[in-house]
Amino acid sequence: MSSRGEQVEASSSAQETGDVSVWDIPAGVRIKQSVGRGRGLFAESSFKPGARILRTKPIVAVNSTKNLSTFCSACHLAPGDIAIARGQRNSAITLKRCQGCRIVHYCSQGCQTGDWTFHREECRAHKRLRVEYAKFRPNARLDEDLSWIMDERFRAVGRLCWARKREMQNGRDPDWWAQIDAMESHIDRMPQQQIMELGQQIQRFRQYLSAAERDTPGLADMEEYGFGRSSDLLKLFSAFQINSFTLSSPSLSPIGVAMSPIVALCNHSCEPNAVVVFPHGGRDMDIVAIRQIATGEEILTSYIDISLPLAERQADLKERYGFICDCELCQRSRETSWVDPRWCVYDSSGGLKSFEGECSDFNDCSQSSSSVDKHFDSMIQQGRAMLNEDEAGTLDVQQALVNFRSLIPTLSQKMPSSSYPLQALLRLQALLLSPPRSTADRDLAIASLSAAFAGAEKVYPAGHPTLAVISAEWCKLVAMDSPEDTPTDILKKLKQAVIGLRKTVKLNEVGFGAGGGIVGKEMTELLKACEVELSQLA
Ligand SMILES: C[S@@+](CC[C@H](N)C(=O)[O-])C[C@H]1O[C@@H](n2cnc3c(N)ncnc32)[C@H](O)[C@@H]1O
Repeated sequence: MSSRGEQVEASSSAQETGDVSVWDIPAGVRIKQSVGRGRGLFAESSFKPGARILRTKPIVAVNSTKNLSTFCSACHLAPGDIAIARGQRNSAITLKRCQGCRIVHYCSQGCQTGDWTFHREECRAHKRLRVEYAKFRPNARLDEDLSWIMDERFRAVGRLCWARKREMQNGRDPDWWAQIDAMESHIDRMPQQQIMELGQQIQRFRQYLSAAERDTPGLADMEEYGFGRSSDLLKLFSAFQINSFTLSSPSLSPIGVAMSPIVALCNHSCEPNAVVVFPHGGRDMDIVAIRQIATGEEILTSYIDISLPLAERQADLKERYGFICDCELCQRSRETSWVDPRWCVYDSSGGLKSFEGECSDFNDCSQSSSSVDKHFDSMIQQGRAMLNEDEAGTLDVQQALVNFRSLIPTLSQKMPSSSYPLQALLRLQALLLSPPRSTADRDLAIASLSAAFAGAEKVYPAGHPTLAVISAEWCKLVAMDSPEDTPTDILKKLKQAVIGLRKTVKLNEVGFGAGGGIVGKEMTELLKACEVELSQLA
């Protein structure tokens, strides 16, 4: 949480960029005004694909509620990844629960001790709120019912507020707070309705803060936390919404939220030249170049999933970040002559045409044209609903696997695997089938991932880490033996696995930077094991 407070000489662009002296700017990048986008991060030297542009520690990172018991709250890794990172693949690592709040979990004494500075008040607050909740719900199973816990956004801001208050007891705001203060906020243009909703949530948040101090939580006095006006807290939450990142596992699963003011200076493009990743867990976040970046070029990352079609990308960006993207991909996608692989179907001659059947406005899908194939439309809607349920953690896995058996073949007949939502559904099917319980399940998962990878190659830039992750998932399944495999099958699959793994190791080196992170380490080890096995069989 501390800032090294490196003072950067104020340049002539200081007026445009704000007070640049607050930023802890690493070598290789500089802050400059970006036309139409506010401040941005620019390359001071050139970067090759796979080069790490910067590594920093998030100023705060927390797991989402559903990941509090499955990922360590300090290193933000799951047991399987911890075992790979420690080189103990076959040892069973268990997470231990904090005995105070009985909510957060840690993988080691070191992680627990290291996190205590940030968890101390949070621990007390949870302990007291648990007691309060139990008074109203005496029958609640409090270790399973986590509905009384603040969501990750509030827990993250809570950690920041407590840390600020602690340091302010020394008489002044901590240095790192100046970076938070300098982050862009959209409070001035937030609709009244949203301000009112946020205001209500903030009341609950103040009770949460005060629970760290009092047995009967009231409303925390925000002046004690350095907030002079009530709008200051609204501004902080608006800034957090715009500037925070999805905390992801080394294989890109979303697991929580993280914030780094310097990384947040990157502006967005749907055709990014760099990515933000956590290749070794949530302690460090890296910006990695995924294509050649020239000196002076702006470093652009993507805030959203770039495999989504134009309408959905624009809706996500508008809702959360308040801007309309005008990047080259969005411009191309608006041209009627261009067929976007994300949103197309087969034409009668087997070629591709833009998909115009379903409504193009994702927020109002009652607008479907009358001439469309209603059955196909409903399949697309069903697929989208399943993706949303998966994201919300409400998907019925068994039912989904049954539905996929008709849904995926129907969609595949009409659209290529690059098209939305087929690509995402293919990946989800493979994920739900893993680890496979039968040879048939394994083979279906392999086929789904092959199709998903072919589609992903058309919608992600060549060095994107998503390609590395899909490829890694495929390799793990191909390298897996089944009792039904004949010796010929085993040999054939091993050869396929070795070819796939060599490619995957390279993809990881670009998408996650040198070494490829934990996924890269796992793939390198698997490659060695498969090569040895192959040499013994050959
Ligand atoms: C995480 S901040 C990026 C840094 C920001 N430009 C600043 O000055 O602090 C995100 C905000 O930057 C602006 N922004 C980022 N990418 C943009 C783009 N491609 N077009 C327009 N505005 C963009 C939007 O206001 C967005 O909410």
